[in-house]
Amino acid sequence: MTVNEAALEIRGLTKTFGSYRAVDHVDLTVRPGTFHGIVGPNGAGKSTTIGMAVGLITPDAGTIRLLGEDALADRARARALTGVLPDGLDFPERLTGAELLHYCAGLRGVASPGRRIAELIEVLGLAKGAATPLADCSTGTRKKVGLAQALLHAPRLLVLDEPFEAVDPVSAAAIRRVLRRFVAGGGSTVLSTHSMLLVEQMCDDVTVIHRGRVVAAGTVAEVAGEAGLEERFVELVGADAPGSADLDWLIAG
Ligand SMILES: Nc1ncnc2c1ncn2[C@@H]1O[C@H](COP(=O)(O)OP(=O)(O)OP(=O)(O)O)[C@@H](O)[C@H]1O
Repeated sequence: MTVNEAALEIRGLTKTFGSYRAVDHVDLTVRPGTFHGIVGPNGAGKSTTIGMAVGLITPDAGTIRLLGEDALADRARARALTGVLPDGLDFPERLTGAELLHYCAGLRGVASPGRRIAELIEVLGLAKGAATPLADCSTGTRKKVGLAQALLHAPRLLVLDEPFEAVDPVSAAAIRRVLRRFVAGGGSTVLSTHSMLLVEQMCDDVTVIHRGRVVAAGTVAEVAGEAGLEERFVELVGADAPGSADLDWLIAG
């Protein structure tokens, strides 16, 4: 990898489910050492794009380069370079958070993971969650355990699907601190979110996806323009805004 090699470079990525093209020739470049937000309305194709980028979904067409290496050609290497918080966390539910982390460390070949796991549990405020079977953990706690497992093997690229969904503000601040530490150390982070505020606060760059296509991309300042990101987003994707039925049957009396 050269110094300015993109952390993630996606070109022409395409996926069709049946006759529905969920992702349509998406290009996306994540600069090294940056936060990159992916935003778009429900069903836009964000999770499918992320799923392909990390090897969970096989693309129909397109290329994916991770730190300069062909991720589709060498899946094992791509997995080693990447930490993933997927959409929907399918855990072995009877394990505690700590047991899961030890199990993942084994799968990832992390030797003597005790200190890493203890530190992740501490910084993410997971002391109670780590001792509780995952089936009994709250959604936010599960999200934090998912983030801890994504970080455990010290990846170079983190790919996070809705990392702050269902997370309380104190935990969100802890997650932000951990992510900033990761990026300050040279890592790169891609996150999909519905929060324009979060993108404005955290991200360097943003890609807006609508109906499977990139409709805007650049630095957050470039894409947001004078109007601000929320307003710009509505301009870009607003044609799909819900209707305005009267709902008069909801009014009492
Ligand atoms: N396995 C699948 N089979 C069929 N259709 C799928 C499959 N996965 C996703 N889709 C469809 O592809 C489209 C894009 O879905 P995707 O989950 O990528 O959207 P998203 O932008 O992540 O949405 P959200 O913000 O609601 O999570 C949707 O219309 C979805 O129904």
